[in-house]
Formats: sequence, C-alpha cells, structure tokens
Amino acid sequence: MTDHLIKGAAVLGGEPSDVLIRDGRIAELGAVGSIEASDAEVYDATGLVLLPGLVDLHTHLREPGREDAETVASGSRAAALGGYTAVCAMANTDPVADTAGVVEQVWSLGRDAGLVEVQPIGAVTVGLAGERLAELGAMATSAAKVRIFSDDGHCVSDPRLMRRALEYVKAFDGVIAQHAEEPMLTVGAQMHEGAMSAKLGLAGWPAVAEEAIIARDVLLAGHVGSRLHVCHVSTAGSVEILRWAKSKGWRVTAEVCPHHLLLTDELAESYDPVYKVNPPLRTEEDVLALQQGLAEGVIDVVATDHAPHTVEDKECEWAQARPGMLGLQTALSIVIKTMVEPGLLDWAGVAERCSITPATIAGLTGQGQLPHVGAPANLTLVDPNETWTVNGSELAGPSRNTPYDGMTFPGVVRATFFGGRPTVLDGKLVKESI
Ligand SMILES: NC(=O)N[C@@H](CC(=O)O)C(=O)O
Repeated sequence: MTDHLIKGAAVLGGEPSDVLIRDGRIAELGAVGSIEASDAEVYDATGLVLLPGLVDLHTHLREPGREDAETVASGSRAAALGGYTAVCAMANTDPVADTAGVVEQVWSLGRDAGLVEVQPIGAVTVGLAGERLAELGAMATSAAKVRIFSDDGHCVSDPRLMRRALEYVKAFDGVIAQHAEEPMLTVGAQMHEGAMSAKLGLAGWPAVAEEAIIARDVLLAGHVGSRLHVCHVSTAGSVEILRWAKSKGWRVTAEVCPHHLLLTDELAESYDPVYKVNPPLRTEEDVLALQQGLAEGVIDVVATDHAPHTVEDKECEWAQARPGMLGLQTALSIVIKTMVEPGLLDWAGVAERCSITPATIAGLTGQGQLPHVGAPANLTLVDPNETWTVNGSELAGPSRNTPYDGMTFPGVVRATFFGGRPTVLDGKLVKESI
C-alpha cells in the first residue's frame, strides 16, 4: 500500500500540519516540514481543513430492489465525493433488510465497492409492516454486525411493539432509530401543515405528528433504559422535547438533515416535487430552532437522509411523487453555510456532529477519530474558501433529485482517504478506487 504525505492541512481548522499515512493508519503527525518520507506520495493540502472522515447515519442505497435509483456502489461514490468514509444503509430496500441474509448482502456489496464503510441498518419489524419484530438478534450476530434498527419511511407506531424493540436491543446495546410520524395524523399528507399548505390546497403533515411520537418514545426509552435515536428531527417542538429528555439523562440521540437546516415549506409554492420529503420542509422558525439545537448538542448529529429517486418517481405530479432528496454530496457544504459561516459551529464542532458522534452512535470503532498517530486513516480534506455550484446532472449515481441544482455553496471536498487509500483526490474519484 502506497504511503501518503498530506502537507500543510489545518487539522480541525487549527495550525497547518503534515500527516503521514502508512499501512492504513496515521503514522506521523507534525509541524509542516517535520516529516521525512521520501517514498510517500505527497498531497499539497495548503489552505485545506482536515476532518475525520464524515459518517452518515441515514443513507438510502436502494439496493437490493431499486438499482435504477441507486446501488451500493453508486451511493458509495456519492458518499466518497461528499467526504464520507462510512454510511449506514437504511433498511427500506426490496426485499426489506429484515433478515441476516439481506443485511449481509448489503454489507458485502459495500465491501466490494470499497469506497466507504457500508454499515447496514436492520428493520425493526418484518417487512416494515409494524406488526412483528424482525430477527433483530440474528442481524446483530450476522457478519454485518447490525447495531442500529429502523423502519425508516414508516413509524413503529404501536407503543407495545416499540417498547419490546427497545427491550430486545438493550441486551446487546443496540439502538432503535425511529421515523417519528404518527400515521393517523398524516393520512394523505403532502407537505408541512401550515399557512402554505392551506394556500396550496395540499393536505398537511402537522408538527404534532412528529412531536407526539418523539414525546412517547423518549418516555419509553427512559422507562426501558435503552437507546433511542430520533431520525430527521424537523420541528422546533421536537427540539424542546429532546432537550427535556436529555435533561432526564435518558439515552436519547437525534439527527437533523441538511435540508431541514436550510430550506422551508415556502418552496412548495413551485409545486416542484423535488421539494417533497419526509418529514416535510418546515418553517423558518423551525429551521432556526434546528440550527440552535444542533449548535447546543440537543441534536447530536447531522445525517443526510440521502434518498435517491428515479426521474419517473420524482418528475411527476406532486401528489404522485415519492418523498426524498439526494444529500451525500451537498451535506458538508450546507453545514458550512448554515452552521459554520454564521458562527454556530467551529470545525471541531463539525467533526463532532458529522463524524465523531455518528461513529459512536453506530459503534463504528474505526471511524470518527480525531486525527492522531495510530488512528485509522479515514480523513476528509475540505477547502472552506472555495465555492461550487451544484449541477444535478453531474452528481454521482443515476438519480437527479437534488433540491440544490444551480445553487452555489461554500466548501469543496478536495480529498477523501478511506482506510489509508485516497478515494477522492482534487475533488474527483480516484480511478483505481472506482
Ligand atoms: N425521507 C424521505 O422522504 N424518503 C425516504 C423514506 C421516508 O422517510 O419516507 C425514502 O426512502 O425515500
């Protein structure tokens, strides 16, 4: 394996340093010019910020079943280009990832693609139907070593089943990641329930449908003493409930998606389904509360909810369109725009929310480590001073459903190292790694 010498990178935005990567790990870390490595390939990282490789807790890779929208390999390419070195693959595939066989399939496809660590998430219930617990133990002890379980896309709405799931995974320190949506309150829902939905005549998805489930589930998690993770938190009220749950010392974590940190329900006025997503884009007040919650750590992590859909499933009438947006290649830029530029997070905070804490939640021990000698070389180099304009047709993967097409953002991912190997250099996938 080739050695790599990264020169002049600002580690977490601090002093420029040199980093020597050897045999997949950081072998030396020191002041600029202090490391001698004549046989190493040199990467000039002057002006770049070095972060631990990003870790996504919420990625839809669509394989098996909807390879026309994304595959494990194409999603891995998008992830590497976005600065990720690990992604957790959601279970709503076809067939559903509710058995050891399917999670092992996804896990081995990820290993074959070899661009990021692909950690499968297992379904909580058989077929995501919300009726019977899936084989949680078999998935946990499979080669995929599933740690997080989620029916994402569907809520585990039966409180008795939710309690049983929390009790079951407690034995092996597993996590139940809930898609918080009380289904009886979102029948036919198309967008956030508020002034804009009334104006557009679209059925609303009220904030209380999310908040009611989060309130119930934090109480259940506290009661059982088990680990709950709340997916894609989208309302100001949810942040308040999480703040309260954390003050009780309950084992509750939560994620926010980049789109909920930036976009609002006003965009639905275009009737362009690219803005249709679950949970829906909310109000400016919600956006500000989510940013604040992330800054304070009430919301622990940023997760993309990368949800590729084909042109047929997205470029149609709003009501027929599937919910979901691409996210892997734009996430870091949106975090920089919404959190770093306004001074809500510094680079250490970005590392915490986008890498270290997600790796801890997912139990990915080789990921999310602050750069230090001996650490696995999973690293991202980003140029914070460069901007780029999103071009949907140039994104990795077959899907095009980005809400950011034509928008200009700060922060260009220049290089990603996965297990000591560059997957991205100069902003492009490294040929040998494809
Ligand atoms: N987040 C989304 O809008 N879509 C998700 C599933 C879901 O949560 O509905 C998808 O799988 O496409």
